[in-house]
Order: sequence, then structure tokens, then C-alpha cells
Amino acid sequence: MAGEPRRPLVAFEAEDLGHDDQVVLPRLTLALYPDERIALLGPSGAGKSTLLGALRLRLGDAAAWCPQQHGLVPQLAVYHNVYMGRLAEHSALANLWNLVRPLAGPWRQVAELCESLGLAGLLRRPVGQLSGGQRQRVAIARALYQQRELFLGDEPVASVDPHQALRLLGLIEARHTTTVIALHQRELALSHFDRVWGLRDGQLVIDAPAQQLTLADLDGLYPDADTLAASPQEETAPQMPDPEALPCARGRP
Ligand SMILES: Nc1ncnc2c1ncn2[C@@H]1O[C@H](COP(=O)(O)OP(=O)(O)OP(=O)(O)O)[C@@H](O)[C@H]1O
Repeated sequence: MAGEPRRPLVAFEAEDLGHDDQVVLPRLTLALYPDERIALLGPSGAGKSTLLGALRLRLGDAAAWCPQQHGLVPQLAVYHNVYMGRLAEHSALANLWNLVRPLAGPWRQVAELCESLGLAGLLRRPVGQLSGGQRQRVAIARALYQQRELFLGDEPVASVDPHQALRLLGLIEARHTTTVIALHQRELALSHFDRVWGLRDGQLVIDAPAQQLTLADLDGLYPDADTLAASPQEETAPQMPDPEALPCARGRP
């Protein structure tokens, strides 16, 4: 007997997404299903953060959030920055006390998390004294500490080497079966994720299983790739991907 059709966690139906009165992604149609690992690709300014912001709004407390600029407080220690992921769960008094004298339970949990992220021994260090890659891992630790069902990340593995990127994605996925992660590593998008969403010029031009895509499909998202691939005569006319050729319409298996 055929099972029930899967219900999306979030669906946009021809919706305009943007900021105030500026529409960035006009008439977007898109659905996020449970247990999918989505790679969100597109050139700078394509609307990846805008889409993640809209998903965040829809998903509310169900989604852990790892922002692009990390949102860390440089003067505060690693421990306090990670603890902030669950600030709202404690009373103001407990939070104040914790600032002066860390609470035993949260300290243990944050220490374990930081150890798994290669941040052992840095819990008392102000975030402002960390390297870019270390800060990125603190931001991931804070999102993991939120203990939510889904994970939304805006380039959470941008500042680390490919080996570490895989390790970090593994840690994220061990705690969340549904993830939407913006990234620029196209190979990683194909090798590691279930599905790719590709944005270009305000349109969702790719929405397809990763295994049905090639690097050439993803290259089509980036205007620079067109220019590099073009012959000298074609250089002045950057090409838009042919909508018919792009895999946006390829369905879910
Ligand atoms: N808070 C905001 N208010 C108004 N416009 C914004 C805001 N944030 C982004 N934009 C605009 O929305 C468009 C899409 O930006 P967005 O940050 O979503 O792109 P992106 O794909 O995440 O880019 P990047 O890879 O550089 O982070 C851009 O034109 C940007 O200027």
C-alpha cells in the first residue's frame, strides 16, 4: 500500500521574499521536506541569506540558526557565547549568575560540545582572541547547543579546510536530520548533500537531488563561470542558464 504523501515542513507558493519593500526573490515556490540535507548555492547577492531568513521566520523555535557573521560577542568567553544559544530558557537571575560563576550543568554540556568541535581548553578565552576558523566553530557550537530539530546555516563552513568542513557537517548532521546550509563549495554540495537549491538573479534555478546534478549544472549559477567558459567573441555577452536545461523541474524521487 502506498504511504502517505510526505508533508513539507515549510512551503512557499509564489511568494515574494525580501527586505521591507525590496523584493529579492519574487514569486518563489519552494518546499522543505523532513530529513533532507539541502545545499543552498548561488553567487554573492543571489538571496541565500534572504531565503534562510524567511525559513527561519517560518520555522521559529524548531530551527537552530548559525548566521553568516557569527553574531558572537568578542569580549565574552567562548563558554558564554555558546551558552547564549539557550539564554531564553533560563531566568534573568540564572543568566546573571552564570555570567559571574558558570552554572555546573551548562558548563559540562558546553565543554563536551566544544571538545567535539576542537575547541577544548578555550572555554574561558574571549572570542575576540580566536582565529577565524575557531570563531566559526564557536558559532556552530552555539547553534548546536540550541538543540533544535532543524539546522539552518549561512556559510557555516566557509572559513575551514575541506577536511574540517566534512567533519563539521558530520557533527551538525549527527544532531539534525534536516539541514539547509548555504555554501560556496560546489563539490561538497554534490558529494555530501541530498538536494541542491540554486539561486541566480532572484530565481530558484536549481531544485534537484544532488545525485542528478553535475558540476557544470552548478557552474551555471555563477556569472563568472560563464565569462571564463566563453570564447573571446562571446565574452561581452554573459549567458543566462537556459531554464529548460536547468534541473529546477526535476522532481523528488
Ligand atoms: N537587511 C537587508 N535590508 C535590505 N536589503 C538587504 C538586506 N540584506 C540583504 N539585502 C539585499 O538583498 C539582496 C540579497 O542579499 P543576500 O544577503 O540574501 O544574498 P546572499 O546570496 O546571501 O549573498 P552573500 O553570498 O554575499 O552572503 C542583496 O541585493 C542585498 O543587498
